[in-house]
Amino acid sequence: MFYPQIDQDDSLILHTDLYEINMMYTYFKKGVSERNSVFEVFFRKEPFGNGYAVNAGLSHVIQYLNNLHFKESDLEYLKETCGYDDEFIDYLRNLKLKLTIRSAREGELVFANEPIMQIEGPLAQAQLVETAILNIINFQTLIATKAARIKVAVGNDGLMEFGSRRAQETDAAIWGTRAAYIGGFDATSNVRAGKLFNIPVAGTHAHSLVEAFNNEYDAFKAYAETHKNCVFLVDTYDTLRSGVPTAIKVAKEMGDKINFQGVRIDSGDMAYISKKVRKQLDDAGFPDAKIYASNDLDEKTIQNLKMQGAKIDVWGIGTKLITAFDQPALGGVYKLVAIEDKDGNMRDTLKISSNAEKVSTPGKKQVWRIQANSEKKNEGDWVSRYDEDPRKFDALFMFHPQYTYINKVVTDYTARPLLHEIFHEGKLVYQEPTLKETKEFAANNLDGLWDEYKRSLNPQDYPVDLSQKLYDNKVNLINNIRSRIVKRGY
Ligand SMILES: Nc1ncnc2c1ncn2[C@@H]1O[C@H](COP(=O)(O)OP(=O)(O)OP(=O)(O)O)[C@@H](O)[C@H]1O
Ligand SMILES: O=P(O)(O)OC[C@H]1O[C@H](OP(=O)(O)OP(=O)(O)O)[C@H](O)[C@@H]1O
Ligand SMILES: O=C(O)c1cccnc1
Repeated sequence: MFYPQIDQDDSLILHTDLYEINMMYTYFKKGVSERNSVFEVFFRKEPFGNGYAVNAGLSHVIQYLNNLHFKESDLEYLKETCGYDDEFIDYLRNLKLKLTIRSAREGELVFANEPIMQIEGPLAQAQLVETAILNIINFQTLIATKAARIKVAVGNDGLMEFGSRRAQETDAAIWGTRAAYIGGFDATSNVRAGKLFNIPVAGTHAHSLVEAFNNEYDAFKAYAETHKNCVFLVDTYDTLRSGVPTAIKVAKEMGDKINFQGVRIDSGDMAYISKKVRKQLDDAGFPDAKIYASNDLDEKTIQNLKMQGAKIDVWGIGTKLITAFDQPALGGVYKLVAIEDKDGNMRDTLKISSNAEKVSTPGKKQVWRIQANSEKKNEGDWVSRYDEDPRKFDALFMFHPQYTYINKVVTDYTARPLLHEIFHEGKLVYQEPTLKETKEFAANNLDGLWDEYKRSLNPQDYPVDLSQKLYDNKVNLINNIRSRIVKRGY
């Protein structure tokens, strides 16, 4: 039996690509597995053509790292399948997390080409955790960003997450729901996500209820007699001729015995129908009853429906949110930026590419959010060497990392570091905020962005600039590597 084994295997330690363990083996055999290393996570382009991304996934990463140990069955499997020797298997058995992890908080707005997480510590350990960290951050940041785009489209309307039936399996449904909540959704239909994460749960009913009772009156009445809060799904047969009039009839009959919250429409021309439904509800004396809409909605359809004057108060979004329909993956990467050499000194590392934007930036870094004190809006992010602190300067020179002639001097600013220590040498030192606080944090962060970066279509590029020291170090390292290759050929 295969499934029960999956259920019992709650550790994600083998949730890694084989090549990570193969590299660990080489590091171990060559005596460099404990050398200090620094890896950083970043992505090269904001998803969906958006001007920013909403960072999410840290909570799951913490859970993963807190539970990181090889079980005997894992070791047996590695020994039998990959043929690792006893010495290495023993090393894995005794492996204790010693990594120091720094990360942007969940709900932080993050941008292309800046580190959003930094993993420092023994080379072999930092290598092992690459796959799971990328898996978690890439998915959750993607969904939180999609959710934020949808939130911008709906404004102050209600926003419900309906995606579980269409998500890429169960984990994606619940972690995706959590990310959607951070990005701006108000509630979820997934009861387990509600229980696990304390997200408000909400729901209406399906067409099957109407079909089961064979007519709308009996179905709505039965539902009303068994529930206080009622939203009736009115499009099973004929929304305007039968669904809404029947919902109104039942609401009137039940009076104060129920809280008639409104009706849901799930098909047809939502602009035309919602306007007619609004009139029917108002004329019947239910001006506060809300119109819920669902059916393959996303931010583009919502914007268009609003343009058409649709009278929709609450939006239920499933498939296109939870599957990140128009961009199924965020391309976050995990790159080595510094490594201890045999003399115990840290050496910055670099990956060169013929594409200028793909040349990594060497060295352990910090990211600073620079906000103008006058307007309380961000001037951009300033990526520095880890030991630089722009809070000590009176003026900050900010320049584009490729087109250095695009530059400015900023004075009277506040600089806030984005990377916070989460684990210190394997020990969790970060007190996680509540999910509600994280959601509020995300919403407040958006207030710091000029509208030019927030629009969903063709937003301006947000400045992610390098400090002079970081830039000079990068240029020097590129030149050194190039001249070494010319001289030595490798
Ligand atoms: N007025 C409108 N303007 C733009 N898009 C709309 C409008 N009304 C509905 N839509 C969207 O158009 C798509 C229509 O989907 P579809 O062709 O499946 O029609 P349907 O009415 O849902 O039919 P079915 O009864 O099979 O569910 C959905 O994504 C829906 O959200
Ligand atoms: O359209 P989405 O954004 O994915 O939102 C979720 C969908 O799931 C339900 O439809 P489904 O046909 O599965 O069931 P039902 O209509 O029978 O309730 C619901 O009515 C939504 O249309
Ligand atoms: O509660 C609802 O209306 C609902 C829940 C899941 C999917 N579609 C609709």
